[in-house]
Amino acid sequence: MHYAAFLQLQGKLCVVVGGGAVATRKVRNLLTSGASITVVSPEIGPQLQNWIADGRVRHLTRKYQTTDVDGAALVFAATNDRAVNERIANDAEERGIWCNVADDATACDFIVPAVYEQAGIQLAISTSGRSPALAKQLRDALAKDLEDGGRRFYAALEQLSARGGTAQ
Ligand SMILES: C[C@@]1(CC(=O)O)c2cc3[nH]c(cc4nc(cc5[nH]c(cc(n2)[C@H]1CCC(=O)O)[C@@](C)(CC(=O)O)[C@@H]5CCC(=O)O)C(CC(=O)O)=C4CCC(=O)O)c(CCC(=O)O)c3CC(=O)O
Ligand SMILES: NC(=O)C1=CN([C@@H]2O[C@H](COP(=O)(O)OP(=O)(O)OC[C@H]3O[C@@H](n4cnc5c(N)ncnc54)[C@H](O)[C@@H]3O)[C@@H](O)[C@H]2O)C=CC1
Repeated sequence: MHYAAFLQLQGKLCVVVGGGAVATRKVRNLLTSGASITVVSPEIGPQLQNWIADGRVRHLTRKYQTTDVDGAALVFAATNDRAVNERIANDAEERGIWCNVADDATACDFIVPAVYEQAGIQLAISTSGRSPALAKQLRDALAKDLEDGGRRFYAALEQLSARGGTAQ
């Protein structure tokens, strides 16, 4: 099993290589962490373009170069080119930097779980890379349970106060 932890990334450099759907999802998860985010990709999707225009993400409009990982706390290899992703992972390893490799679970130093956040509480689900789609389904099911449970909790509170009781 992987070791579960939550990372403090405030002000730390996170380099995401690639500009497609997967890179966009990794950047979305990073935005609320306060990390300093750099995307390296010749082409990027519309959502990434918005974040770059808003100054929330820095963009290097070109193919990956080895020096792009210098100084990074975390690296995400999320291109659609297997050889490039492998090279990024090797470059990161040589520098002692943790790398997430989108197309090779076994090459990841860390993996991204399926996350649900509500009111500053985070729920993170991982299958240790065995089935990301299952992690996503389980997160969605638990999120619904939590929301239903929350509604049940508030309904019970309302009933109690209507009866003049005290909620514990
Ligand atoms: C190891 C890991 C590394 C990492 O990316 O961190 C990884 C690896 C791979 N994913 C692949 C495929 C898909 N991944 C998703 C979705 C998500 N993948 C995520 C995490 C992880 N994916 C890490 C393990 C997490 C764990 O412990 O379970 C989630 C949870 C978090 C996130 O990415 O934010 C996010 C859902 C969250 C959300 O939606 O919020 C979907 C479904 C979809 O896109 O709707 C598909 C297509 C369906 C399928 O094939 O299952 C492939 C094959 C690629 C290929 O075919 O080439 C690999 C490579 C391999 O398995 O080797
Ligand atoms: N880990 C995960 O959650 C998932 C991983 N995948 C894998 O992730 C990879 C990426 O998927 P998508 O984002 O859907 O692909 P995509 O085809 O939408 O985007 C690929 C991006 O990589 C960029 N790119 C290509 N070569 C590059 C280089 N040398 N330097 C910098 N950028 C480069 C392209 O400009 C493009 O923006 C695929 O290989 C797929 O196998 C797919 C689904 C989920």
